[in-house]
Amino acid sequence: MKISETGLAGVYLMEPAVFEDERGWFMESFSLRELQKAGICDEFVQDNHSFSAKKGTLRGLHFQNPPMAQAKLVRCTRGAVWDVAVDLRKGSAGYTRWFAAELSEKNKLQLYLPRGFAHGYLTLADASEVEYKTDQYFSHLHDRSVRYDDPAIGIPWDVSDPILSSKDRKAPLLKDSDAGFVFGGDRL
Ligand SMILES: Cc1cn([C@H]2C[C@H](O)[C@@H](COP(=O)(O)OP(=O)(O)O[C@H]3O[C@@H](C)C(=O)[C@@H](O)[C@H]3O)O2)c(=O)[nH]c1=O
Repeated sequence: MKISETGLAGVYLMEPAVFEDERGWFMESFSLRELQKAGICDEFVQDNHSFSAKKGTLRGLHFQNPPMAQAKLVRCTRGAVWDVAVDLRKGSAGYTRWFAAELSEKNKLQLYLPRGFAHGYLTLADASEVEYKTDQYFSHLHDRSVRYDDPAIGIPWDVSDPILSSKDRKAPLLKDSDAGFVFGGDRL
């Protein structure tokens, strides 16, 4: 597993070693030991799996507020997505900055987002599936969205009229949200 820093501190891109032979291929999709070598010590407690039927489906930007914040380790197991992490930790040098990468069935890349980041993705193909680990359980009470097209964040999504959930269509701008992350504060 090759773990690379991104332009956003704390966000990592992972490239698993893929072993191909006449039968197909093999890879370690998760190794606690490899993550720990890179200083990622979260204890993942939940695996999520979502399917989007259509290209142009946009899920995000999502996070859970403290004390139920979540780190995520995301991969695309079918099709392709443009996956985005946004730093929402007030006081962070990277506040409102984002990093994006294409994750696909083909490239097998994974994106790691620590607590304090929002997450979203746009499907680049019909029938795309995303699987991700989280280090905190789902909490409806702490679940939040902010506008995917918030100009204060300025993500250049390559879509004009995305397919959105009703929750994401009604999401507030960051300035109107109660996002509660503070950089260097108590554990999120
Ligand atoms: C996220 C989640 C949702 N649900 C339920 C709530 C709801 O009824 C249904 C669909 O939820 P959503 O519409 O929020 O699903 P979705 O829009 O796919 O939400 C996800 O988006 C990506 C970008 C993330 O980063 C995730 O953390 C999560 O927020 O599933 C759970 O039971 N457990 C969970 O962990």
